[in-house]
Order: sequence, then C-alpha cells, then structure tokens
Amino acid sequence: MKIIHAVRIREGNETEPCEIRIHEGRIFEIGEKLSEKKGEEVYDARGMLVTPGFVDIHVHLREPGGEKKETIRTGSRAAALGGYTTIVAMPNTDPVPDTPEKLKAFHRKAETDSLIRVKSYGAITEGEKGMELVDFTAMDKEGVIGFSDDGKGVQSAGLMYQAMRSIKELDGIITAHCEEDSMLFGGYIHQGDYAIEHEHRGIHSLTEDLQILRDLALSEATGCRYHICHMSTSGGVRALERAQRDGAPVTGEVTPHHLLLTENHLREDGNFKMNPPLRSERDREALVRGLREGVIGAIATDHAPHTREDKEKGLEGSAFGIVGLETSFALLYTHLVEKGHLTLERLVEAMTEGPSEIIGLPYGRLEEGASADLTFIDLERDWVIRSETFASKGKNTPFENWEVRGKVETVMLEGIPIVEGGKIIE
Ligand SMILES: NC(=O)N[C@@H](CC(=O)O)C(=O)O
Ligand SMILES: [Zn+2]
Ligand SMILES: [Zn+2]
Repeated sequence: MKIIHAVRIREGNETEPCEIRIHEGRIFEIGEKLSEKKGEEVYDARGMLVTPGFVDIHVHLREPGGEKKETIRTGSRAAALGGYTTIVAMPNTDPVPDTPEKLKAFHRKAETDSLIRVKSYGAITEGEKGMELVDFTAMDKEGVIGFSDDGKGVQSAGLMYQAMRSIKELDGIITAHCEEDSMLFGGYIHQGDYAIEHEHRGIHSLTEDLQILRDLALSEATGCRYHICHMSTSGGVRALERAQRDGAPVTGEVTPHHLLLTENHLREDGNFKMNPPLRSERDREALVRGLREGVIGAIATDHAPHTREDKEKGLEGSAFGIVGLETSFALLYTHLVEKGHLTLERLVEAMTEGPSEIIGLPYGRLEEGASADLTFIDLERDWVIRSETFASKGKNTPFENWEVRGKVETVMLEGIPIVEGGKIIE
C-alpha cells in the first residue's frame, strides 16, 4: 500500500487536493481525504497536479528498420518524459507488420526495450502498398489495437470497403491516414497564402477531405469503427461532426502542431514540414473548436522522428514529420488552457480517457480499480523547449526555443515511478 497526496482536476480549470491509495499496481481508493493507515508509504506530491498517465494512439517508433531515427527504447523514454504511459506504434516500419509473425517480433522487442506500455497497429494492406488486404483475423489474434496504413492513404475505395467489412466482423477499428494521391500534384505544404507567395507547390485541403468523406460514408454503410488520423482541415471537422450526428461509429484525433501552428508560422525550414501540412488560421480554429466540443476525441502527437540529414533540405526536400512526445502537454497547457481556449479538464481528457476509449483500452482513468498509471505535473514551472535535451533521437521540432509552462515531474506505471524530477529512473 502506498498513499499519494496531490491535486486533481475538479471541473473545468478548478482543482482540489486529493489522496490516492495504491495497492498492487492499481488505484485502490481515491478521494479528497482518505483515512490514514499506519506504516504506509507516503508519496507527497502536494501542489502537483495528478492525472491519469497520458495515452498517445499515434506514434512512430521507427523500429524495425528506421533505428537511425528512433528505437522502441528511445521513443518510449521520450514518451515517459512527456507523461505518457501507453502509446500505440504506427506500422510504417521496415518491414511493415502485416503478418502475425512480424507483429509478434515487435511485441517481443517492445516487452524488453520499453519503459511504458507499447501497443501497435497492424497494416491494412500488405507492406502498406495498398494492393492486398492483410489477414485481419490472424493479426487480431496477435493482439493488434487496430489497423492503419499510416503514412499513406488507402487509394482504392473498393479495398477500403472490403477492409471495413472484415474489420467490422472482428469489432476492430481502422485508424486512417486520409490522403487522395491523385489530388497531390506534387504538393508538400498547405495550398494557401504562404505557398502562393513563396512559390511552393501546395497540398489542397480537398486531398484530405475527399478521403475523409469517402471513408465516413463507408463506415456508415458497413458499421465499421473508423478513426481519422491527424485531422487538419475545417472541412474534415464538419464532415466528422455530421457523420457522428448521423450515428456513424467515427472518431478523430488532432495533433498539438495543428492546434497551435498555421501556414503563417511557416519558415523555409524542414522542421515545419509534416503531413498533413500546417493549414490556415480558419482550419486551426475549427480544430480547436472540434476538440473543445468533443467532435475530436483525442490529442495524438503523430511523433515522427527523422535524422538531421532528412530534415535539413528545406520545405521541398525534407522528409515529412515532426517529433511531439516531450512537448505536447506543456505546449497545449500554455497556449490553449492558459489563454482560455480550452479547459484543463478537456485537455487532460483528450490526452487520457478520450484516446483510450477510442481504441477500446481501459487506461486513462483516475478511478478506483484502474491501473495506477499516473502523471504528476508542476503547473507553475516555466521552461524552454530545447531539442538537444530530448530523449528522442529526433530533434525535429518547430517549437525550438518556445517558452512553456507545465512540467511533467513524475510518472508512475502501475504504481511504480519510472520518471522522477523530470528524469527517467534507470
Ligand atoms: N506525419 C508525417 O509527416 N510523417 C509520418 C507519416 C504519417 O503520419 O503520415 C512519418 O512516418 O514520418
Ligand atoms: Zn499519417
Ligand atoms: Zn503518423
């Protein structure tokens, strides 16, 4: 038994003191004041906010095949430092996990190398090539969380329809990267003012919206659970809201960068390049509203580490993707909560219970019986984002030198501290 003194969210931005008693890795009791037990270990985090351990359902760990960019070991450490206790890895690795054997190999490696809970998606199509569907039933037996061809959109409507029919049978979920290749026209940043002024080829919002609209219709027709990755457009939010109103089993996620940055922040620097791209202020506002109102149920980082060489080729030549695990909470707390655009309650919900529920896991809850995955945050602590301090191998952030407030100090997984004083316990 161990008792923790901290502060929890009451409602909105209000907090209250709380005590949590932990027993055998679970929350045994939680309340404003618990009865004292003699000889019990005390963990005093008075003044610090305690939340459920964060859950990120969209992370690129790059292993196997991309170990220069990240590994399960470095990526999971970055996640722990960011306050995450559960993450789900995307399958755009080499090889792609498209058979139970490849998945098993990944799960085994995660078991030995990771500090936190690492789950994984399996591919929708063999090698993420968009041609042949994988054996969903066999992958399901191996414990995949869902199916995704992230990095690419599934171009064939017929294939997506067949995938949804099969996955519906398993009560599984598709987590989709939405991108209509025939609408790309060689674009690499948002088709908007910046692209026009600086003579870059743009990616039209329709590139994303058309596939979202197609898939929402397919989900409604098949009844298959469907989740939209890294939403970036106002059209996508509108379409998702409408489909939800019509009763389709559909959800969406948004990244910290799409919530905070727009094409107005763009610089001629590869660290501002990601897919989907930073869009307009109108889009950003729609995403914040969608998150606030619950249309968008989760914040996911889409943590996409790359080497320096891959990112130093400007907007056109660099790889798509930025890191996000170590900066997400502080950025969103500072720029959305402190500025009054989102409540602390909603922010934490969208980083814990929201994503966990989407993929059907029991984590992300501060309640009796739940796994004692806990994140402790000092909300008064100011710090400056410096990529050189990241545990991630990826230093590719557009938020370099940003001043933020709110620091993850301690993280417990099943009641055991894995981060203390903002450092990994080795
Ligand atoms: N988001 C990105 O810009 N890049 C991701 C792929 C993806 O999430 O589509 C990557 O794997 O690097
Ligand atoms: Zn993607
Ligand atoms: Zn991704």
